[in-house]
Amino acid sequence: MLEENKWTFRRADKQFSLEKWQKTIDLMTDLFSAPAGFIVHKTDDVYRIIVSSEQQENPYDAGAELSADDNIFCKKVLRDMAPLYVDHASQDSQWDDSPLVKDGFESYLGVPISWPSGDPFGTFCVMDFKQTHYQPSFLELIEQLRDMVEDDLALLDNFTQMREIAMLDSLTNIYNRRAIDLLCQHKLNISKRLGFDISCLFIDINSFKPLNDTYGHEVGDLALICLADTMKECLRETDIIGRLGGDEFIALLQVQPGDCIDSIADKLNTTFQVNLEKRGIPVTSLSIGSGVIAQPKENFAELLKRADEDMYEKKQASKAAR
Ligand SMILES: Nc1nc2c(ncn2[C@@H]2O[C@H](COP(=O)(O)OP(=O)(O)OP(=O)(O)O)[C@@H](O)[C@H]2O)c(=O)[nH]1
Repeated sequence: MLEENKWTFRRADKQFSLEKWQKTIDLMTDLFSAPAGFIVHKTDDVYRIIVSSEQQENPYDAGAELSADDNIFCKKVLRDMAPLYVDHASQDSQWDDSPLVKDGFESYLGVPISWPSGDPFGTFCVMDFKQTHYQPSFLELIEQLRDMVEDDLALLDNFTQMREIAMLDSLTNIYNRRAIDLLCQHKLNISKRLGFDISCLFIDINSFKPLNDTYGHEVGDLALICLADTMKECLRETDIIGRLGGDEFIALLQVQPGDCIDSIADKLNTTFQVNLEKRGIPVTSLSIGSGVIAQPKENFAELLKRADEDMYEKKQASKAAR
């Protein structure tokens, strides 16, 4: 049985299929004539079964969790990062308080699964309600199957890294234009469904060209990085922040009751100037335009255009005032 809901690996990634892992576990339990086999993922405080073999006698479904405080076989495998074979657990006093032994399991053969970095991912294991007498070749077999799972993890790791690289602006490490278009439209769709308000801030650095021309491109780059960091500092994790290109940035805010967009914009502007000064970069200000999603049918491109126009008006007004 697969754990479809909570598991962080989404089959939408297409590169990776939990069904393949399910087939591997089912095949392994068949070959071992065992009633239960698992792929277990270790998180901070629990051991979570992410794939569980499909025999009726198997008491644990995918999604079941065992506490990291419990005396369980997988914990020892990951502590030693070595295979473990327990052929007759009730004859070995170290497992007396194990909840698995209390559930009737007598035999365990498991191997550690690692991420490509070498960090522990979890375990690949087969369990039986009776004493077993596995040949050494059984361990070899389970290690071979584990290697297939590790190959998938390496693929997934590469894919995740590549996707992140493709979505991030290489200078500021916030979302790039392509990611912004995708993520913001998605957020608008969700906001319509869940009924929360969205506001878009269009942010442009004032007098950026003179800053570049006077102090050099590297100083300009530092100012861009400083703005990205300021946005991360001032906005919420649920907000989407990105760089559209040049000195133009955007934030898509999930508006909460009591939020005042003008105060958020003022805070961004003030904090940016303070941060520039702290970093020894010549101080300049921001022009920030905004748009609040008005009609349910409006799409992200239209919202962005309104925020851009508002920013342009504010910039012209501030230039006229100087
Ligand atoms: N340092 C640096 N400069 C960049 C980058 N991308 C674009 N620019 C420069 O950013 C400047 C943006 O020009 P403008 O928007 O006209 O600059 P501005 O002086 O802020 O004009 P106003 O918005 O009217 O205040 C141009 O000089 C670009 O060459 C970058 O990645 N790094």
